This record gives sequence, structure tokens and C-alpha cells, in this order.
Amino acid sequence: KEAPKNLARINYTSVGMSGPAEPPTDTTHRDSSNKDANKDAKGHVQTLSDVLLSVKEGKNAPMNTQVNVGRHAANQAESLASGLSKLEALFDHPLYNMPSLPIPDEDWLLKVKSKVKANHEDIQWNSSSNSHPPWLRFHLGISRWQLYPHPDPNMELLTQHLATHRIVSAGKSGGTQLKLVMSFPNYGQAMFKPMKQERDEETNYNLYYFSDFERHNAEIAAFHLDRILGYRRIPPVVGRLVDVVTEIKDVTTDRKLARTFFTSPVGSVCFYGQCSYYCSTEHAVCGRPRDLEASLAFMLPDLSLASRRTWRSPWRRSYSRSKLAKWRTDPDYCSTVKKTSPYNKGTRLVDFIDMVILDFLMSNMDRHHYETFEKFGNNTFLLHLDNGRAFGRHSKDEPSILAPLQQCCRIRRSTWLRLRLLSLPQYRLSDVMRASLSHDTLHRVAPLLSEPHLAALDRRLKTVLETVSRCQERPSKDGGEGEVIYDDTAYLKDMVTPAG
Ligand SMILES: Nc1ncnc2c1ncn2[C@@H]1O[C@H](COP(=O)(O)OP(=O)(O)OP(=O)(O)O)[C@@H](O)[C@H]1O
Ligand SMILES: [Mn+2]
Repeated sequence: KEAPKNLARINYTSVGMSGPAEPPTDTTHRDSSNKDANKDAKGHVQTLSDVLLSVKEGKNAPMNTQVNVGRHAANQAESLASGLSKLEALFDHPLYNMPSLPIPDEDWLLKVKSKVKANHEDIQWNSSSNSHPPWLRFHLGISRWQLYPHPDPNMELLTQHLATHRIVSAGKSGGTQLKLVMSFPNYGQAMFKPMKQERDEETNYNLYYFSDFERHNAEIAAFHLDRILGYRRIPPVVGRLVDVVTEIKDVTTDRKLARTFFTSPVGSVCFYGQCSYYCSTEHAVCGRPRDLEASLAFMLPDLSLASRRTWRSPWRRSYSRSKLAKWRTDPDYCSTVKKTSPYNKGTRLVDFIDMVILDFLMSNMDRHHYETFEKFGNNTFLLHLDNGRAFGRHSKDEPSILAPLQQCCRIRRSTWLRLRLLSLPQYRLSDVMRASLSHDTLHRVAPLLSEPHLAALDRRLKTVLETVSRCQERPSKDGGEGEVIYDDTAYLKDMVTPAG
């Protein structure tokens, strides 16, 4: 009933198959200073705290005036090439390569049974073993604080697998909107979400966020953004053109799903599946004539192997059209949350704030719950699942998403430093996002985020940093930034940064 989008609205002829952007061969714009970010001009090894300090003072990498991207770039390919080298420099930066302590046994989500007594090396070996299919390597690499490591030698293979492996079955999954669980010949599984709206279409202003559509490109872009923010809390997601007939209709074992297929007046193959929202003929998804854009996300380990706990967000929106949630009206709301378990201990509050920042950047209002792995208790990262309602609007920001940061005035130091890095021209968030998304196979069909969405990321990042600054300016009891900045990098003070 609300803002029906139907077949008629999908511009059948609008998909132009433009060739893939050529990978950059010209490296003259490479900011080589970053490759050796851990050595200064005289070749001295810097300690990590030196590096952190220089980011803080905004003098880390010299301003590269030659890198002239964006609006003035005459040539898009050149702009993309420079974006790719920015992305590489970002991922090479010490803030993304913080030395970590060896991961103890109990901090791996899954253990492989082995005759040899399981120790750290065994598991490492197992998670990178060539004998395991990519999805199993992904599962074996999940630990207490992240879904995958950085750098991840497995990632290229993982995403390639998702984008190309044969789909042998497709079945219904839970949830409110149409989505399917797809299986691969090696028993891997992925969560499928179809394209429902054009990239440049903005969410209708009169639509409540809880009736917004899920977007396949939002799932994909969220994975890239989460990784660029250095979180690594979203399972790998790729885009793929799926053949509605051979890869869904012909292989599904779900009779009810199979019965929802039909051919549209213009000859496209469509289906609408089964779900509680938007699963009707009017909301069918259609191939062109059989190719359908979709996102595929790696499935997490089955709940029988790794159960998860669901937490209600303290800043959950009221999912009613007439009621406002308590956090909207009580400016002191956070002081109560801070005293309440699990937010009163460990890193849960700053982990939550990390998620809030991700959501504000991509304008996701739908984070009513989040999940953690049961095994790790309260000391673990938060899974950032279900991002389909992000990136709905670029022309407007949603300040209320940032309320927890405004109200709690607390942020992880490492997050804050990375956000500052991403606000510098030589690592600009929009440029590294554009570059990162260009690796996705669907980029060939159309850029996964339109330019206005990319520009919105920079604008919102500025807002996040301004919010932190305002927090720091607030008079505090203890004085100093200690109250605002949660120092999660203190343990690194005397460590030497890893060699490039
Ligand atoms: N990659 C994944 N691997 C395993 N389980 C997943 C994955 N992504 C999502 N899920 C699970 O599937 C459930 C439904 O997915 P999702 O939230 O994306 O759909 P939804 O239709 O928006 O559901 P809801 O309306 O309940 O939020 C999630 O609550 C989550 O537990
Ligand atoms: Mn949802």
C-alpha cells in the first residue's frame, strides 16, 4: 500500500553494459610515502604511538597536491586509478595494521578437530588450508574481535567464489522481505537479496523507515564501508547477476517459491517469493529478461555450531507511527544506559558507538537489534548484519542516528583516528569507497553507489568528527579528553610498528 513500486517503474532499457573500468597501470600518482609509513625520512623506525600522534596532528602523510581527484578530474578512469592507490595506501597504513597479540584458542569461534593437539598454529594452518573450501576458511577465521583478519589472504578467493560459483539450490529464508538462501556445490551457502530499486532512486520521504525497501547495493556497499572503517564485522557480500531461470527457478526445492514465477508483459522472468512484506505480484522482482542483480552474503556458521545472541538496541526507534522512543526526549538517557549491563563494562558501549557511526554514514535507521556470538559472552564484537535499508537517501542526513554518540560522548580512539584519516584528502572516504566498490563484479553494470551517495559519506563523516569535537569541548569533571576518547591503543605505546 505504501509507495508501491511495480514493474512499470523499472526502466527496462536503462541497463547499459558499459565495459569494466580498466585496472590502473599508471602508478605515477601513487603516494609512495605511505608504503613506508613506519619509517621516517631518515629511515628511522617509528613507534606506533609516533604514528598515532602524527595522525592526531594531521601531518601523517604529506599533502599530495598532484592527486587531483573528483570534480576537476578530466577523466573518470584516472580518478578511479588514484582512488585505488588511496585505498591501497589506506589499507597499508599502520592504523589498519596494528600489531596484535597471538589469538588464544578460546578466542576462535570454531575449532577444527585434529589429532595434533590444537594450538594456535594448527588453527592458523587450518583456516588457510588449500584443502578447505573458501566458505569454511571464512568460518575458521572468525575470532572474538573480528570476522576476518586484515590483510586477509583469503578475501579475494572468498568474493570470487561468491560471485562465480554455481548455484545448486535456492530456498526461502526467514525475514520480512524477499530473500533466499543459496547453496554451492561445496556446501557453502549465501544469503541472496534481489535488486528492488534503481541506484539513483531516493527513498520516498513519506515512507516510514520500517516500510522502506531493502537494497541489494546497500548490502554490498555496507560490507565495503565496514571494512574501510577497519571494523570487519560484516560477512563478505558481493554483487552478482543471477539468472532467474537457471539459478533460481530450475534449482529451487521450494514448491511455494517456484509457484510465484511468471513472465511479465515485456517478456521478463519475474517472481515474488514468500515473505510478510512486499511479496506479491505488484512487488515482483524481474530479470532482464532473465538476469537479475542481487547481493550474495556469505552465511555465518550454522546456529547449531555457533549460536548467536540477539540484543535490542537501547536506542531502538519506535516502530510505530505515533510514539517516540524515550531516548528522543531524555537528554540524560545515556547515563542510564552506561550503568546498565552490558554497557557498563568492557567495550560494549564503544562497540555500539562504532556501529552507530557506520549507520549514520550510510543512513541506516533500521538497527533495531544487533547480534553477537554466544561463545564470546559480553567481550566480543557486534555483528553488523542486515544493512539493506542503508543508502536510501543521499540528499538528507539523519542526525537522530548519531544520538548515542551525541548523548554518550564516547568513542574508541582507534576508530576516531581512522575517521580522521578518512577525512584527509589523500585517503578521502568517498574516493576509497568508490575504488573499493569498483572491484565488485556488478560495477560493470553500474556503479554500486551513485556519486551523490559517495559525496554524502564525506559530508556525514565531517558531522561525526564535529560531534566528537563538540564532546571534547564540553566542560568535564575529570578534565582532559579521557572522558570522550576510550583509549584502546594504550597497549601499543611501546610497540614498534610492523615492517611494511
Ligand atoms: N550473512 C548471514 N549469515 C547468517 N545469518 C544471517 C546473515 N545475514 C542475516 N542473517 C540472519 O537472517 C535474519 C534475517 O536477515 P535480515 O535481517 O537481513 O532480514 P530482514 O527481512 O530484514 O529480517 P528482519 O525484518 O527480521 O530484520 C537476521 O536476523 C540474521 O540473524
Ligand atoms: Mn531487517
